[in-house]
Amino acid sequence: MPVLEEKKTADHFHHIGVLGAGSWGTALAAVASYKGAVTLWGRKREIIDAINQRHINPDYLPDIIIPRTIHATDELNDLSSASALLVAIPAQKMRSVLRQIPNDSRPLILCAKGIEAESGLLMSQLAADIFPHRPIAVLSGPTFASEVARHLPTAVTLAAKEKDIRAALMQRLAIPTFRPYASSDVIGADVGGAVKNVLAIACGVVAGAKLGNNARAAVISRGFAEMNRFGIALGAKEETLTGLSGLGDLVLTCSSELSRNFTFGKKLGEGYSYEEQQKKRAVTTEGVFTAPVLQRVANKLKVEMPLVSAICDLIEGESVNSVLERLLSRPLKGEYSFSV
Ligand SMILES: NC(=O)c1ccc[n+]([C@@H]2O[C@H](COP(=O)([O-])OP(=O)(O)OC[C@H]3O[C@@H](n4cnc5c(N)ncnc54)[C@H](O)[C@@H]3O)[C@@H](O)[C@H]2O)c1
Ligand SMILES: O=P(O)(O)OC[C@H](O)CO
Repeated sequence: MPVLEEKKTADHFHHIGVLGAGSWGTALAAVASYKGAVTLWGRKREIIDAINQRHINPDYLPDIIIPRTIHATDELNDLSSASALLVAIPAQKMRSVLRQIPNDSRPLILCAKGIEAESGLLMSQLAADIFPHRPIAVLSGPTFASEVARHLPTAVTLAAKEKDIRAALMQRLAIPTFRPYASSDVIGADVGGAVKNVLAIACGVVAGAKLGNNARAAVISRGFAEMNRFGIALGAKEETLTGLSGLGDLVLTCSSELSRNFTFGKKLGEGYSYEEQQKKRAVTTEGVFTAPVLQRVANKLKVEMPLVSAICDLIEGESVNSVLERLLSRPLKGEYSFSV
C-alpha cells in the first residue's frame, strides 16, 4: 500500500519554537505569537525571567513590550511539543546549538545570516550536514529586529524545497506587517543574507571615511555584482538574488546606522581598528566573521570579489587609503559579462 504523505497546513505549525533569545529571535517570536503558540529558548536565565515576568528583553530589545503569550525557557526539552523551529542563533554558534536538538522531521527555519568560518558552509548546508533528511527553510530579507518587533511593515523571502511545508509556514508566519514571499531557492536566500553583511561593512567604511554618496551607490552596485557572481557559482537563482533576501536586504543594510555591520564599517572608516572595536562591542556583527571565509570560498570557486577582499584587508589592519588605491587602480573592465 502506498504511504500517504500527510499534507502540512498552517494549523499543523500552531506551536512554533524559537531558538535564540537575542534581538532577532525575540522579534520573530513576537511575529509568530500573532497566530499561535510560541516557546522561545535562550541560554541566559536572567533574560528568560525578564521575558516571562516583565515581558521585556532588557539586553537585546529593551524598548519593546513582548507579547504575554510567549513562553521563554532555558530548557531545550521545552521545545519538544513545537512542530517547527525558527533558528536565530549567530552563524558561528549555529552548529553547536543544532547539535543539541533532536534529529527528527520538524522543519528548521534558519534565520541567521552568515557562513561558518571553519567549514565554509552556508547555514542551510550546515543544517543539512547535521540533519540530512530534515526539511530546511531559510527566512531572510530586510528586517531590522527593532522595526519588526514594533510591527513596522516589511517583506521577506521564505525559501524551502518542500511546497506544502513552504506554503504552510508562509500562512503561519504572515501577519499584517510581516509578508513572506515564497521561494524554492534555499541557497539563493542564504547567499544574499551572508554576503550583504560584508558589503554593509564596506558601505559603513565609505560613510566613516567620508568618501561620498556616489561611492556608496557604486559599492552597492558593484557589491551586488559580486553577490550575483558568488550566488550563481553556488547554483542560486538570479531572481532570488535580486529579491528581498538579496538586493532588498543589501540596500537596507548599506544605508542605515541601525545596521551593526554598517556601524562597524563606519568606525573602521573613521580609523578605529577591528581590535579597538572588539574590546567595546558585545553585539553580533556577522560580516566580520563571514568576510574571510567568503573570500576563501570565492577563491576556491574562482569568483572575483574585490570588495570582499578589501574588507578582509581593512579588518586585518590595512589603511582605507591604501585599500582604496588598490581597488581603484585595478584594470578597467566591462560591466558584468560585457568585454571591453
Ligand atoms: N537583529 C536583526 O535585526 C537581525 C535580523 C535578521 C537576521 N539576523 C540574524 O540573526 C542572527 C542572530 O542575530 P541577533 O541579531 O539575534 O543577535 P543578538 O546579538 O541580538 O543575539 C544573539 C543571541 O544568540 C545567543 N547566543 C550566542 N551564542 C550562543 C550559543 N553558543 N548558544 C546559544 N545561544 C547563543 C545570545 O545569547 C543571544 O541571545 C544573526 O545571524 C543575524 O545576522 C538579525
Ligand atoms: O544589524 P545587522 O547589520 O546585522 O543587520 C540586521 C539585519 O540583517 C537586516 O536585515
